[in-house]
Amino acid sequence: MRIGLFGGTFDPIHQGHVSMAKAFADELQLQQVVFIPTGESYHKTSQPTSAEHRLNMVEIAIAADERFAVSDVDMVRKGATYTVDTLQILRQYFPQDELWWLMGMDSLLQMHTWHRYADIFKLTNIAVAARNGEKIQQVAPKMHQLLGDALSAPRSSSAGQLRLLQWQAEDVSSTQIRDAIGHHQAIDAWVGQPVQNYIRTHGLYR
Ligand SMILES: Nc1ncnc2c1ncn2[C@@H]1O[C@H](COP(=O)(O)OP(=O)(O)OP(=O)(O)O)[C@@H](O)[C@H]1O
Ligand SMILES: O=C(O)c1ccc[n+]([C@@H]2O[C@H](COP(=O)([O-])O)[C@@H](O)[C@H]2O)c1
Repeated sequence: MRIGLFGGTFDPIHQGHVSMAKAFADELQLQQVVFIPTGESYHKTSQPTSAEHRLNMVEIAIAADERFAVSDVDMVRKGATYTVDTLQILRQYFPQDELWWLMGMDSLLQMHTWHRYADIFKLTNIAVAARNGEKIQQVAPKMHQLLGDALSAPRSSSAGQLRLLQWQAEDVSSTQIRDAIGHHQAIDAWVGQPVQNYIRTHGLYR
């Protein structure tokens, strides 16, 4: 199987996440995309909304696409949830499968700060979507060799490849949405009605 793994804070999930996942699923012909809301975001300065609310919003937002699913693998672990550990756990369930960790270009440009980042390439392929005009050339020098090797890795291997998604970046972020809600502004352009209803019912981001 070809499986996409999409880790994120999703605070809240927005149109940029969903359309990016669809574009990855189409281009890479993924049979499934598993959204993985973060547990303890050790790298964030402020802690996000409870993982339970974030997972519920993901579930609501992805309901229409039968390729999409959500996992609590990063929510049920205690302490900092490093992606390398997440992948090691998931590999036990998908030992031979072609795994694709999905991310925006802003994440790739920060990846040199991730725990055991080089080992991540041994566990999964990585697919990157454009965001905010950031370019792969801006990646940290210590990543150059690793990314060069991954870009030229043989297609169709279960791990070790890097692909850049051809798509029109969507200019939206969760920060923008939280700010808009805080200022009583409309978020219709970025968040569907069912997730908006959830946010309203639970009084989030006020
Ligand atoms: N509009 C977008 N275009 C491309 N990638 C995106 C977009 N929004 C989020 N991503 C990617 O999705 C993943 C999860 O993002 P995250 O849940 O942190 O959303 P965010 O909008 O960046 O949130 P925040 O504004 O709170 O930082 C990251 O890899 C990020 O790069
Ligand atoms: O493993 C790490 O050190 C690491 C550092 C920063 C981010 N990540 C992962 O990257 C994904 C996107 O994170 P974020 O903060 O952009 O929503 C999410 O799955 C995080 O767990 C992972």
